[in-house]
Amino acid sequence: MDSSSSNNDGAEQVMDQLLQAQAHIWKHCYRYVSSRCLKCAIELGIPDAIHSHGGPMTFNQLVEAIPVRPGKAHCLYRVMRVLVHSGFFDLRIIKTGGAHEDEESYSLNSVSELLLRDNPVNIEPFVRFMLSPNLMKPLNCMSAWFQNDDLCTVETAHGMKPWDLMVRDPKFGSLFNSAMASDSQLVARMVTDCCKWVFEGLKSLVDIGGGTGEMGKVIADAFPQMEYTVFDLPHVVASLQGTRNLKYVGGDMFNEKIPPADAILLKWILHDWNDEESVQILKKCKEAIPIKEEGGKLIIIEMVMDNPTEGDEKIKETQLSADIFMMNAMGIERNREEWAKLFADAGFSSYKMSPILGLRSVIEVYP
Ligand SMILES: C[S@@+](CC[C@H](N)C(=O)[O-])C[C@H]1O[C@@H](n2cnc3c(N)ncnc32)[C@H](O)[C@@H]1O
Repeated sequence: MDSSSSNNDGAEQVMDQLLQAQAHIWKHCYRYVSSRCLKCAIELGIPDAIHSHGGPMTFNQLVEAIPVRPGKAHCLYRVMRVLVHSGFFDLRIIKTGGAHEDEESYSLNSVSELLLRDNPVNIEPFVRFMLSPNLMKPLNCMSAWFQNDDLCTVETAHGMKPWDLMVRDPKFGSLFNSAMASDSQLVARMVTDCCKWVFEGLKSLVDIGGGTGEMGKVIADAFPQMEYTVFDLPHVVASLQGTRNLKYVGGDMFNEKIPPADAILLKWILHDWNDEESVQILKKCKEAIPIKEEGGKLIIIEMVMDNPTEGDEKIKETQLSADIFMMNAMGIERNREEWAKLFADAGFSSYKMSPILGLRSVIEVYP
């Protein structure tokens, strides 16, 4: 090999590295685009339009079915291209028979089916909440927050803490409650279908921070012998009507006695609070349940962050992002060791983690 060809190889390698580095940075700069396209699709009602059509829908049929100005239709095609690439819709070729008449058409897949308004486990409200401007603004304040005395970026962006924002902006509060309710419907279906054993034998259960009771309604129906209590802040449960075996109790879990029960459910509660506050909540829960031998337990539904060397790459990335999202609202996603420490600090004797809910786990904790 002469020296000029080895110089060229070296220069090509440097160039290749530079281009890869640039592509990596560009990828992350553009990363928010697919979630914005998703938001646009939901706001335009695209999943429902394809569903109502009753089968694969051509681009022209889609444009006719949704509120898009004719002069902008070609831009919608570009948005759909991103959404197909990101796995939200399937693209099919319809054979029309003519020489060059084959047409592209869009159909729903298991992802877009979760965004249909008449799907009982529709998580569209969760997407609307997660991508709402009120939550995007704090993410843009991270570096400012690292340099000021605010408790979280929500405070830097909005001048108040997350729970106060819900109360001060009732529209946002109701968007939050719908988002939680939609997630709960899906999780309730999963737990009653796949892990009934967690609830079997319980005569009473208190769902702390149970929101508007969507989880409760499904579990109380699946276990008619169980007395189910949804305990949440007074303004959340004020106007809600109970059922035969489900009732709502308004209160503050930090300041009021938690109603006694065989078990306490904490779904997506502890990730909102720091360790000290979480131990406080856990201790109050422990006072409300019987000893382990009499069946007392906590049922926690939360993320257990993977050990960085293990696990599915997509799950890991989502969990890491979820943790930063929670950091912006004064919360945290915890790993195994962090959970174990909380339980021990609150005086619990043992726990069992079952990673059966995808990104989240069911954790049973015993006094
Ligand atoms: C992240 S949401 C989870 C709601 C529900 N468990 C779910 O997973 O859909 C947290 C819930 O805790 C409630 N909450 C916040 N502070 C509370 C307090 N001090 N006492 C009782 N509930 C509280 C909120 O109103 C909200 O419904």
